[in-house]
Amino acid sequence: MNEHARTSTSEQSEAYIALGANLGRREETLREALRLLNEQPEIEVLRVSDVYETDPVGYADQPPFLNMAAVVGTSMPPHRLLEIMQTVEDRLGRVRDIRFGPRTADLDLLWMNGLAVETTELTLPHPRMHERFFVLVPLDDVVPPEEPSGLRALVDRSLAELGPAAGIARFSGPLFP
Ligand SMILES: Nc1ncnc2c1ncn2[C@@H]1O[C@H](COP(=O)(O)OP(=O)(O)OP(=O)(O)O)[C@@H](O)[C@H]1O
Ligand SMILES: Nc1nc2c(c(=O)[nH]1)N=C(CO)CN2
Repeated sequence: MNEHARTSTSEQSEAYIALGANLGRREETLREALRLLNEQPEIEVLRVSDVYETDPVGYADQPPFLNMAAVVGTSMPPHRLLEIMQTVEDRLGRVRDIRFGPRTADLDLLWMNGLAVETTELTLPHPRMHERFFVLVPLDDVVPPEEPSGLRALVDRSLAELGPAAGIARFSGPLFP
């Protein structure tokens, strides 16, 4: 593990989260997910992307998703943040059944200060983020040019490697605040 990253997580850090929904009232679900995250005492939603409508990837026989990205400020360690994110999914009615299948709300932790984590519960950076337009295009909205831990370069490189974006269209502006 990168020692600088380890020490900086005990202070305030910026965590990048991907949100998706493809069942029920998708926009309302995303809005509520952001509200539930922000009402946590140790989490502050700092920036959010536009909302994108995206073709399902992985398991095709399901409705289109709405996807977006959020940056939150937190002093929590990443495993604790992931637990909170899973509580939010549960409160929004997520049923964990088909892998890559339909879901009321899906929250993935993408990146936290460039920290590398490899446990059964959590892998960071998110291992599939670099291959997914539905993650990279919203991230592109919220990662500043001077992001200090290398995420800007990862997003730029991944988008360049994937070529022209397909299966994704802007749906609405930011849902928060
Ligand atoms: N970076 C991460 N963000 C979210 N979950 C993670 C992460 N790394 C590992 N996991 C684990 O992955 C498990 C399955 O998550 P989930 O059901 O959301 O997967 P999925 O959304 O179907 O697929 P994908 O992970 O490709 O988006 C979770 O229980 C969680 O412990
Ligand atoms: N377009 C799109 N496809 C998906 C999504 C998602 O959020 N958007 N999430 C998945 C599970 O990780 C699988 N496939």
